Amino acid sequence: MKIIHSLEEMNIKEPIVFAIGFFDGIHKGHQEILNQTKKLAAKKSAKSGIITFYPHPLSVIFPENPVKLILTQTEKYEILKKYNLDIIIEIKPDIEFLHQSHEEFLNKLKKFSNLKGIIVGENFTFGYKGSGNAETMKKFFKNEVEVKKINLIKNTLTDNTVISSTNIRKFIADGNMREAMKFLGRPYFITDKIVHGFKRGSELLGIPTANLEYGFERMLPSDGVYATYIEVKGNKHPSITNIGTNPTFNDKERTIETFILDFDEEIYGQIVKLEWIEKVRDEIKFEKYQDLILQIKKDIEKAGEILKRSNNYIFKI
Ligand SMILES: Cc1cc2nc3c(=O)[nH]c(=O)nc-3n(C[C@H](O)[C@H](O)[C@H](O)COP(=O)(O)O)c2cc1C
Ligand SMILES: Nc1ncnc2c1ncn2[C@@H]1O[C@H](COP(=O)(O)OP(=O)(O)O)[C@@H](O)[C@H]1O
Repeated sequence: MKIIHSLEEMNIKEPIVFAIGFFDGIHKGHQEILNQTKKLAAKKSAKSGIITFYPHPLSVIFPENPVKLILTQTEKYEILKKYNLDIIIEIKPDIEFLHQSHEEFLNKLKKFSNLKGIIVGENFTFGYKGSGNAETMKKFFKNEVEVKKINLIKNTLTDNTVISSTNIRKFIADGNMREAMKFLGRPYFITDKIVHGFKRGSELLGIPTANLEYGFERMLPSDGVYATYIEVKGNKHPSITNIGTNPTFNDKERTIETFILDFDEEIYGQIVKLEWIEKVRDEIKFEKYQDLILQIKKDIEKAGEILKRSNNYIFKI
């Protein structure tokens, strides 16, 4: 899976089929687009690839209010690996790119004489003020390139809500991990490094908590306590995670801290994968840290039960 950063760098000479989109979350709708891309590529004996963007176009237009992402770039590419795409074109959109007309963008694509197919979602738009969409593409390419529009997939399991990155971000922000899981087709996860905290976990509370270092672009769940799984050095363990500002200790920073059940190892510097299964409760300010200890012990028991009950959904990235 080769990653390049402009259409001009593309040097694949064989026939090729592209999916185009931002694909934040690679949720069930995106998964359908990627599967259809592979299928169309096979039908046309073509290579397969995606044209995607980073940063998010809306973050370029509104830099003061950047889109918080479900997946970091690294996580997105880890998931994409399993689709065995031949090439990823990751365009860095600047204002000039975003202000081009949809015809200008299509003319650039037309330069690839080996382009055989394009797959986009029903809500995909491109060009200045989103004037281009799947229909514009179909008209532009006529019969030269097969343009396929994938209809939005709805969550038939519950209320037919459209599966979209925006809806998933809302679920995560509300701590509704079960709904996020249904839309993503896997638990919401983060992959980050274990860093040092204040050492209160082992020294004061007797409950060590591994702190995950996260980036500013990451979409975060609402503050509170969650039943989670953590993958450390390739092994998956039940765990319980608190995200918040530790009001009991008047901390300033928002931290993500995980107590790993039946585990006793030093893991500073490790890159871990944390899967969020279900919210247990909101974060509370305790008057005495001794009360926090008692509550955490109850939380650990509850998380253990939740994880035992839930299907142990193993998802390897
Ligand atoms: C299961 C669990 C629940 C927690 N709940 C709260 C809480 O409700 N309020 C709070 O102030 N801190 C809570 N914490 C965070 C602790 O305050 C934090 O883990 C402790 O201060 C250790 O920090 P350190 O790793 O920086 O040493 C919780 C931690 C865990 C593991
Ligand atoms: N069961 C466990 N859960 C979480 N971390 C553990 C566990 N056992 C050992 N550790 C280690 O202890 C560290 C957390 O201890 P803690 O006193 O809270 O320190 P810090 O404040 O630096 O996070 C983790 O980063 C990890 O290296």
